[in-house]
Amino acid sequence: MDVGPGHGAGPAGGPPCEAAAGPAGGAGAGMPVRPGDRYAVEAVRLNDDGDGVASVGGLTVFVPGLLPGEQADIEITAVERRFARGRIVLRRGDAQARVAPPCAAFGICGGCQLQHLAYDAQLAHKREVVVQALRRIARMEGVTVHPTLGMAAPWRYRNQVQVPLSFDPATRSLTPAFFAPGSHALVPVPGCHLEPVEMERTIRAVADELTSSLGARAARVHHLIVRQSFTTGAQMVVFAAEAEDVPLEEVAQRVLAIPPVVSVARTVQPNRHGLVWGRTVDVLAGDHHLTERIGDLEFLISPRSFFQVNTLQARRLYETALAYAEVRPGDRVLDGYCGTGTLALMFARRVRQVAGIEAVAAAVADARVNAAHNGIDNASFVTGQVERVLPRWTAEGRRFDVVLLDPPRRGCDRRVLDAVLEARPRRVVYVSCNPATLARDLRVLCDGGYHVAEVQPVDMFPQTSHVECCAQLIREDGDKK
Ligand SMILES: C[S@@+](CC[C@H](N)C(=O)[O-])C[C@H]1O[C@@H](n2cnc3c(N)ncnc32)[C@H](O)[C@@H]1O
Repeated sequence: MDVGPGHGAGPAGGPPCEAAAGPAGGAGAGMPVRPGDRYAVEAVRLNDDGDGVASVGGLTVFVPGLLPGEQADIEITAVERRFARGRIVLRRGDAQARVAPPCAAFGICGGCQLQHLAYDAQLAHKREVVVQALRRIARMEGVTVHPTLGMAAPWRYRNQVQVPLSFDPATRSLTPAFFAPGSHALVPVPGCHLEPVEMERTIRAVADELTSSLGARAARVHHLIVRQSFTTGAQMVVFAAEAEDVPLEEVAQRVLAIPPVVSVARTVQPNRHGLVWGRTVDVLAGDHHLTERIGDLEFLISPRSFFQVNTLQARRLYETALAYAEVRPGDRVLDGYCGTGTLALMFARRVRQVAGIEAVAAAVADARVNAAHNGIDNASFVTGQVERVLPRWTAEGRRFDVVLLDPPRRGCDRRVLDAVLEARPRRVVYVSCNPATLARDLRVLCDGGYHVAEVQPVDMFPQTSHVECCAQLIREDGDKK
């Protein structure tokens, strides 16, 4: 049932819009909020996921698509213990920061959360997420959090995409698609505004090539992974097939003829609704890697190598880390969670020694290849968990002047932070993709003798709610050992 005009958009926590929603006095009078109830609300801010935050009788309600200052009639879709979720039934007016999302799939595909928000407002929101996490979780007031470093052109920045393929048995054709939220249903999509146009073109051309070469057997290729070098423009295409017997060798040769593809590979993953990558990857045609430049370094990227998805902003993030580390030529630097060694190698030419620790053996192999490729011989990499390796090293008396931490979303294990405090580096530079775990870990380091000098958010993922930032920590007792 639609909430028609005449119901009036009340202030935050206004009365239910429907008579059926309960007695006068609304949810605030002790009435439980139930799925299906309708209320008039106003969003007061955005939460970390980019949803509007409203209130119904004191209960927080998250409403995707509603911007601060906007009023709407909403329907409750789920009720949790301490909050509820709602969907907009009728929005009344636009916030000044509202813009028209260019993508027809926005709000359905789930990949982007902020396309409806002007880019400068996205940047301000991301900075605020960091400030609030420091305040609420780290109990830190007044830390210098700089304005978020944004992109001049915040679209088509991804250097890698994974696209599910939908097979239409009627036309026997493959189409690029996305998964409808919370289901395995595939929704065909003409393209994605976060991928370069050349990538969009290649994805369509490869889907057509699979269709014409394989007929009904094309249905057994469930994903395409496409990577593009922002330095050379060259592309790599990886087919994710259900089984090894899908005959992809000849198709690979034809895909290699589609410019700017220079490499075609295959991975076999029988579970088409779960994972994309299988255990192995075979290069079927062309080169075994792409090359990408960041600063004065060249990186070889093989099909499975980890590489930050936004090449232009990765450079700015790494340059911030370099500036915050304030390294000296004689320094020994630790790169915890080093991935394929990008940060470690950026540091290597400026210091005496860099040691990287990374859990994934293939990433460590890439890091070593890239060190050799760039003629760097003072960087070493070990496979292992930072929480196991670093405490052992510090117990053995190994010390670092600068420690870089760039953990996954869950942040650092407590053993890592304790070992860092034991190693007493002059500077700690913490790169984080999750302000909440960053704040938690900064509190531990500050209780152990450091202070947060400044934090720089860098927008690695425009149009999405993801927040990346880099924090500089300085040891309180300066350079004294
Ligand atoms: C956010 S990425 C950072 C990669 C790298 N700094 C870069 O910018 O390319 C985090 C990395 O930590 C690794 N990792 C996750 N848990 C780990 C652990 N407990 N010990 C060591 N490495 C871990 C992941 O495999 C991943 O490569």
